[in-house]
Amino acid sequence: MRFHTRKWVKPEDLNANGTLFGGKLLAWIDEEAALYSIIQLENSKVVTKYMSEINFLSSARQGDIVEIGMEVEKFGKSSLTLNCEVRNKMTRETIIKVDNIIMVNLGDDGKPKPHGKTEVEFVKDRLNNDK
Ligand SMILES: CCCCCCCCCCCCCCCC(=O)SCCNC(=O)CCNC(=O)[C@H](O)C(C)(C)COP(=O)(O)OP(=O)(O)OC[C@H]1O[C@@H](n2cnc3c(N)ncnc32)[C@H](O)[C@@H]1OP(=O)(O)O
Repeated sequence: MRFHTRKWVKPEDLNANGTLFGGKLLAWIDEEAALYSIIQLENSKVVTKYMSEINFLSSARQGDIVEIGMEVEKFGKSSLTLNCEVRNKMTRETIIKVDNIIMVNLGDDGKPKPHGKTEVEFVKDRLNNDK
C-alpha cells in the first residue's frame, strides 16, 4: 500500500473528546479515494458508491500527523475497488482500515461508464509511453 497523503491534525479537526473527529477522517478518506481514482482512471467524473464497514482502531490528537494509504483491490468494468488504511505517524498505530471502497467511473450523462483499465498505472510510465 502506498501512503501518498499526510494530514496534520488541527484544532478544527477535533471532537469534544479532544481527539480526531471521525467524520473529518472519513471526509479525508473519501477525498483521497476520489483523487486516487481520478488519476488512475484518467477521468474527473468519479463518485463514491459504497464503503464497507468502518472500524476505528485508535485515534489521533492535535498536532499528530496522520498518513492515508490506498491500494487497488480490483478493477471492475466501471468500478474500482480500493482498500484504505490510515496510520498515526506519531504513535505508529493504525487509526482505521476500510476494505472495499467502491468508486464508479461516470460518463457525461452521469451513468456508469467502462473505464477500460485493468492495472495500476504510474504517472512516470505514462509520461515515458508518451515519448
Ligand atoms: C485531473 C483533474 C481533476 C480535476 C477534478 C478534481 C476534482 C476533485 C474533487 C474531489 C471529488 C470528490 C468526490 C468525492 C466523492 C463523492 O463524494 S461522490 C458523492 C457521493 N456519491 C454519489 O452521489 C453517488 C450516487 N450514486 C449514483 O449516482 C449511482 O448509484 C451510480 C454511482 C451512478 C451507480 O449507479 P448504479 O445504477 O448502481 O450502477 P450499476 O451499473 O448497478 O453499478 C456500477 C458499478 O458499481 C458496482 N456496484 C454498485 N453497487 C455496488 C455495491 N453496493 N457494492 C459493490 N459494487 C457495487 C457494480 O458492480 C458496477 O461495477 P462494474 O461491474 O461496472 O465494475
